[in-house]
Amino acid sequence: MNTLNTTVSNEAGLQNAAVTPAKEERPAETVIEEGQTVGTPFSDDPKFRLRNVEVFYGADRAIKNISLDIARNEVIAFIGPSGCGKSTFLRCLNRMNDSIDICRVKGALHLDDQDIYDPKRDVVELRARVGMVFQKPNPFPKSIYDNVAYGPRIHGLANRKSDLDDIVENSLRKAGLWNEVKDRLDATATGMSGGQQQRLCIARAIAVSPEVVLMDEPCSALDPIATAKVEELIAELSASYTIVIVTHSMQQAARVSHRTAYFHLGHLVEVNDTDKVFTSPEHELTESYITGRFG
Ligand SMILES: Nc1ncnc2c1ncn2[C@@H]1O[C@H](COP(=O)(O)OP(=O)(O)OP(=O)(O)O)[C@@H](O)[C@H]1O
Repeated sequence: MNTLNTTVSNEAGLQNAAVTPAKEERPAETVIEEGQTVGTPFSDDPKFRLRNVEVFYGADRAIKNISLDIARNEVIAFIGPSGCGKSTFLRCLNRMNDSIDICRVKGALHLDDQDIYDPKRDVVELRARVGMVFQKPNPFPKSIYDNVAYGPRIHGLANRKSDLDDIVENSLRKAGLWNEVKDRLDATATGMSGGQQQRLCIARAIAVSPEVVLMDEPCSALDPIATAKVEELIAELSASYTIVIVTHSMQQAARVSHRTAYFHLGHLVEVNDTDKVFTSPEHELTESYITGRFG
C-alpha cells in the first residue's frame, strides 16, 4: 500500500492558517498514514465496497487512497473539517462527480459487487438505486404530486394512474408529510416551508424505491423543529435503506448514525461505531476535532 507520512501541522497549517488562527492547537507531531484508517472501516455485509479510492480535481488530489465498506442498512455519518473531502467522496457513490469536467475518480468502487464506474453502466439506473438529498431543498417548480411522481414516471414504475397515486401517497407517508399535504397535492411545491420542501425531496428520492439514500448536509438549511423531523425520518428509513449522511453537526451524527467516519485533508482517518467515536475515539485527530480543538 502506498504510504505517505504527512505531518498535519504542515499540511493543515498551510490550508487553515489564514482562517482558523485560534484553533491551531492540533497535535504538531500527528502523522496520517495514507490508506491506514483506524477502527472498523470494513463490514461482513457490505452494500458498498470501496477500495483505494482517489479523486482528483485537475491535478489536485482531494481524496487520498480511501478504503471503506458501507454496510447494508446502516446509517453512516461522514464528519470532518470543511474541505476535507466528505461531499466529494459521497458523490462518488452515485457518480454525481461525473458532471464536474475536471473531476477524475480512481480505485475500485462496487455496489453489490457491481462496478459503479463500469463504462457500460447506466448512470440513470444507478442514481435510481442510489438516491440523493442535497443541502438546500430543491423541489421542481411543479405540484407536490408531480414532484414525487416524476421519478416513477420516467422510470416507468407505474402503469396506471392508481398505481402512481399509491406510490405518491406511500412516499409522502414514509417522508412524514402525507397528513400535511394530502389536501393540497396540486399546490406548487415551492410554496411549502423549507422543512416541508426537504421532506418532499426525501419523498421524491424514495419514490423510485432506491436501495441507498445519500444525504449531503440535509438539515443545514432547516430550523431545529424541521431538523428533528428529518432526523426522526432518517431513523425510520434506516429500516429499509442504507443511508450515508454528510453532516457538520456532531450532535446530529451522534443522534442518527450507527457508524461515523472522520475525514481529514482527504484522508479517512477513523471509522468506528458512533458511540465510540464520540466517547473514546481511537485517533488523536478525531479526538481533537470532536473536542473542538480545530475545525
Ligand atoms: N468542483 C470542484 N472543483 C475543484 N475543486 C473542488 C470542487 N469541489 C470540491 N473541490 C475541492 O475538493 C476538496 C474537498 O472538497 P469537498 O467539498 O468534498 O469537502 P467537504 O468536506 O465536503 O467540505 P464542506 O464541509 O465545506 O462542504 C476541497 O479542497 C475543495 O476545494
